[in-house]
Amino acid sequence: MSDLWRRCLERLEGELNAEDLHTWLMPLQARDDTHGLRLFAPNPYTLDTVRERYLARIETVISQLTGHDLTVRLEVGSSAPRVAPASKPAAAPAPVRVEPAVPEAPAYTHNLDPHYTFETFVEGKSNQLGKAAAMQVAMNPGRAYNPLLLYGGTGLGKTHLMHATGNLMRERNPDFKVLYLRSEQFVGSMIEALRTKSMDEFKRRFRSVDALLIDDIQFFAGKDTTQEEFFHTFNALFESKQQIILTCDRYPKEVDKLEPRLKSRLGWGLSVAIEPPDFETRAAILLSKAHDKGVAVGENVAMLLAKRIRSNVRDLEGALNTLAARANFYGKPITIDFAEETLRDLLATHAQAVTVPNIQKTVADYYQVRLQDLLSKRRVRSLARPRQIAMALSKELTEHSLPEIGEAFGGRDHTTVLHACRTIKKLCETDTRMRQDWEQLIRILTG
Ligand SMILES: Nc1ncnc2c1ncn2[C@@H]1O[C@H](COP(=O)(O)OP(=O)(O)OP(=O)(O)O)[C@@H](O)[C@H]1O
Repeated sequence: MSDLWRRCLERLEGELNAEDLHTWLMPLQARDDTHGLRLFAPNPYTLDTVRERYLARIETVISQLTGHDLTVRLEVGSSAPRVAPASKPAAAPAPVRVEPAVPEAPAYTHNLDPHYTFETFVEGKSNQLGKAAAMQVAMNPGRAYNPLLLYGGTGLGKTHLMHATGNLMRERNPDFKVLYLRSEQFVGSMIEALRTKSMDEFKRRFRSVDALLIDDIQFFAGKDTTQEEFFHTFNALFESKQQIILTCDRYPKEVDKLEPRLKSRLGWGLSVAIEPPDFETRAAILLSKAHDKGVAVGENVAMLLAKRIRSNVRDLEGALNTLAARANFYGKPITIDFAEETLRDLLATHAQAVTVPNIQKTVADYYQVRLQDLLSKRRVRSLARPRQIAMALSKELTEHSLPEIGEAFGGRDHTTVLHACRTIKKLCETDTRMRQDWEQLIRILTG
């Protein structure tokens, strides 16, 4: 059965990058079992990650390889059968440690995706600053802005920009050593280094690069050892003018359980928000993606999708992929009717996508106040008015009741929400500025 795991790894080697494979799957030990395959993770953290990210795929590959639906059981421990305490270690059967079917990851891999370049990145108002800053950094690494931190919601192009920066740095100077990692990989490598007592090697590896790119650092929250180590890596890189580029799903000061000294370091360079793209940019991204993938999509279809799918670019791209696959399968062109028919369920989900949290975030961004302040009990006017608008929008655009809305705004009474709705309605009738804000917010929220 260990042979089965080896074959599974070989298959996955073609799908995953070397770093992921090395960090998460190679440390697993495998053992045959009457019901299927048992995989042993070296620690609970690896177990959780494998379960969350790879288990479903492993199960599919195993059933493809065997032709049966075998169970894959994941647990923490070692594949070596338990040995009675009295027996001599030498008498114990050797652990069935599966030898890696793939070569060890080379000492240096940049992990950059060559498709994510500035050329394939569509610029719009929402990402203009981020793109300009990233290009500056690529042209002048370690000196323009250090660190460069790109933050914003999911699927808005932060990773794309980060790779584009790394790719341009390498294009300008092929000897320039760039290392891209997701935060989980940094944590995984560190745990592995602690386990194998190779922290020196770990430190050397991260400090020997010219540019270190770490994605989604909100993942460091609450992981004290990781933050400590990252803090030292950061200082070492910063002092020798090596470039650091980071992304985060929100402004790092708002990430709970991120150490204050780390937050302060992150503020040393430039932090740029990547906002959700507006309608025109969404349509342009879609046409550009379709062009790159060789999918024939007309402007009318691009506009339909861009209008209806406002959440993020990843969802937009997912819709395009679905359309392309179906059109290919049925041998049909992608017309408006075909798109509406094929994506009916998806488009319906997005039509209902205006939620109270969505409204709260949009209003906070619009008035440039912090989300937590908007939801707080503070009564200063600069917060009270945006809060009332967010409440009134929640009533206008969602099906929630007044008490439910009150609850979502830090447990307020339904009469407070009612008062907010009446106040805003009246203001919209008398105050042009307020009416413009209201209409603009509705446009942003409903596309
Ligand atoms: N302006 C853009 N031009 C072209 N493609 C874009 C743009 N913005 C996003 N994309 C595409 O959308 C997809 C998701 O983007 P990306 O992975 O960079 O998001 P992200 O902000 O890093 O999200 P997460 O925080 O979830 O990792 C990618 O395929 C990316 O190429």
